[in-house]
Amino acid sequence: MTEPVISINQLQKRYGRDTVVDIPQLQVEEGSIVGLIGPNGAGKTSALRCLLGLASYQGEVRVLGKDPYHQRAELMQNVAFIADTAVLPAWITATQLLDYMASVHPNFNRQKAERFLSATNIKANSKVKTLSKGMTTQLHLAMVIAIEAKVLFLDEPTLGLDIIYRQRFYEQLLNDYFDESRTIVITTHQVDEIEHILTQLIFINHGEIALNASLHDIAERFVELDVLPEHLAAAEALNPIYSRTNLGNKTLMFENIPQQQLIPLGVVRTPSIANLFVAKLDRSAGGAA
Ligand SMILES: Nc1ncnc2c1ncn2[C@@H]1O[C@H](COP(=O)(O)OP(=O)(O)OP(=O)(O)O)[C@@H](O)[C@H]1O
Repeated sequence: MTEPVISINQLQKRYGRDTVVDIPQLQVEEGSIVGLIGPNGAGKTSALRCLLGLASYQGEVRVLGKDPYHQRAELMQNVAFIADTAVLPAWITATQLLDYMASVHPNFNRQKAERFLSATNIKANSKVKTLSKGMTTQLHLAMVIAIEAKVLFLDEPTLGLDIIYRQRFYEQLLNDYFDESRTIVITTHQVDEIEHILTQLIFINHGEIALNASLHDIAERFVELDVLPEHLAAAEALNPIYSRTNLGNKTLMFENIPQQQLIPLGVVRTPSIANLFVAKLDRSAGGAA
């Protein structure tokens, strides 16, 4: 088996007395699309900053076999990053930015960036200061996606973008960027948008991992049941991890209960990531069924 693209051993990130990231073990394999999902302040950006070598930390982190903090320059030849607070110089035009990227980044694919930009309203001579917030994000995304990086970190990449562009962004990400030799890590609050592209899901809460599973394992492990009223008592006896009521109907979520056992009790399905998130995180806050 090849070495993991990302490997974490006893990672801790502290600000003063607060430990904002505490991850004993984590591995991400090549070819994964990972969703790093958590509530506000959970530690997602802090964890990404450690992986990118932008922040100091305790413990051992390897990205593409390199120590991000001490080998950052080397690592950045194969890693690209979109920050949620991305800023570009106000005076620069799209063409100047393309020229700049082509001159400084050995793995920059200018044609790819131009193709990406041609699907937007950004003109070659548009200055950043004349672009809307969403257009500025589009410009930034075009530059980053066109870097032929092995690992791409996206921190809330579609913040401020309209619905059509958000969908197009993920489509382009899959078609123009992703292949099995690449790895993507995405943080977002818009989980429904990335659900269909993820291969691995990580929930983070208070800096700790609340769930880390492949999408395949999630489908095996978790089941949601719209329970028939006459079977409610039987279903509740199976210890659901979460329950919610919708227009008087109860939906229960189970972990490690075979679907076959639940089918006679109502309608079963694999939970959405959003519902799983609420179930797992509400549960850790004491709100379980
Ligand atoms: N530079 C800093 N100094 C002190 N505390 C910080 C610093 N950066 C982040 N924190 C704290 O670390 C915790 C995690 O913040 P982080 O930005 O990593 O969360 P997040 O999961 O990315 O949140 P969001 O979804 O709101 O962007 C928060 O409690 C935050 O206040």
